[in-house]
Amino acid sequence: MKAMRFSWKNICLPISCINNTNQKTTTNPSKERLLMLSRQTSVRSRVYLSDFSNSTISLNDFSNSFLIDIHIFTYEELKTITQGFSKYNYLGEGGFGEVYKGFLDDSLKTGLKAQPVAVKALKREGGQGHREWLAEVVILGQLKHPHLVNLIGYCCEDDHRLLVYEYMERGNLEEHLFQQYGGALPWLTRVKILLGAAKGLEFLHKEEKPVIYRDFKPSNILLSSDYSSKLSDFGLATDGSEAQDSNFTKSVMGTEGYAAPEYISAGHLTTMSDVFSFGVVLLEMLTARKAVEKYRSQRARNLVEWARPMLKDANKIEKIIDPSLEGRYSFEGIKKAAALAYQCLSQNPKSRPTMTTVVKTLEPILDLKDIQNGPFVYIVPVTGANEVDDIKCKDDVRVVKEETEKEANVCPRHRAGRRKRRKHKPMRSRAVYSDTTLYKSLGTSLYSPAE
Ligand SMILES: Nc1ncnc2c1ncn2[C@@H]1O[C@H](COP(=O)(O)OP(=O)(O)OP(=O)(O)O)[C@@H](O)[C@H]1O
Repeated sequence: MKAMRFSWKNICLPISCINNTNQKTTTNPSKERLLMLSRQTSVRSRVYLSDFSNSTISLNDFSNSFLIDIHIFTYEELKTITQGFSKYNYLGEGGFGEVYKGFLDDSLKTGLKAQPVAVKALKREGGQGHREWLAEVVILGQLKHPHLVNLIGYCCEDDHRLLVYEYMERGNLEEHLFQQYGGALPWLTRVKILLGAAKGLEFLHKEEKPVIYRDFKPSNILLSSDYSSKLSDFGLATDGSEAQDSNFTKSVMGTEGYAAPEYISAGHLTTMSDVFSFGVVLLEMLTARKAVEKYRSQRARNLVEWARPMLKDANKIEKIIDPSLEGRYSFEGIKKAAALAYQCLSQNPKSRPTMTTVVKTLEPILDLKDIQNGPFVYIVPVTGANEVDDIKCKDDVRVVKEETEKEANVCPRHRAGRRKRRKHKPMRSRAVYSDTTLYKSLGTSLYSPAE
């Protein structure tokens, strides 16, 4: 089915997006609707995406009454903090749009905490883009957790749609796992990252109406300086309120190689779809191979098909483990992780563990330290007072530490890596396609013109 496209003008824009939104506007908020919604939300815990599609609430009312600590920025303000979206601040590009580093402080707005931020600018096109932007604001604006990236604010002005997040010093997991510019990630660091991401998913799934993340993959797992992980990119997430919408249920979206088989073949989306995707990332962490590697033989192209049969055989596991780990791991821990991956990747969603079980299984693996330990060199980014300078010459000053906390010199390999990160990345398609029943259709009537 061919994707339908809408222009910005066609889609239902909240009143506050049409006006300049430097201030939260107080003009014409629909008091009745707001009252009705707050009555409803006193019995339920949050506002859902569907409240926007059936016009129960406007973004303006929502941000005045329901958002937790979210700032509304003008386009000019975000231009200023990113130095005019300068190439020196460029962090990368994904399906949503380009991302730039910026720096906030109270010279921009009183009360703003001084901190580096990542500013994501939506490419100006269509209803699906707006749906993704709105999903981020609605979900991350209301749900706060140590393992979800913190949404600091947004801009919704004329055609501009931007999001402002806390800045994550080490970028995303994909760069660390597959580009390995800081050396191979040690096994226990991988477990720590997986555990954090698992806790993020567990939190989403435990909501009264579970949030299904729908796009779990390494590029959506961001890392802080101490390798604590946070989920980002909630554009495809659904808060459970859209389940009855036919346009939503017939859309199959995500990234090739990570989506669960029942979702691909029948559009059947549950929290267990996220568990399957988690299994794929766990397998990637074990093997340092990507979910899909098109250059490989037919048999080995799809990681799950190739590796899953070997996960239960102790003799075969070591053959598929990332060779760059050079045996520096607890085999006991590896076996447990492999068995967990096997379960998560079950064809039958009912046979997969919940994310709570995943967390409980991973936690003790962190204690299995019987590793032949070599020094792991990692880089502590310089933050704080010199942050603005750091934006301009962020690759020039780095402090290197060993895991033993010994200080050492700047790591040239890492510097090269940071440069690499700034390079313009090719666009990656977000839609999943297959030869059979898989297709992408845009969320249409949800965001169709207001009557
Ligand atoms: N909060 C953040 N802090 C630091 N870097 C970030 C942040 N958010 C995104 N980035 C970086 O910006 C780049 C683009 O990220 P984005 O999330 O838009 O796309 P992606 O996840 O790489 O791809 P896709 O859209 O296909 O999932 C990546 O290099 C990512 O690491």
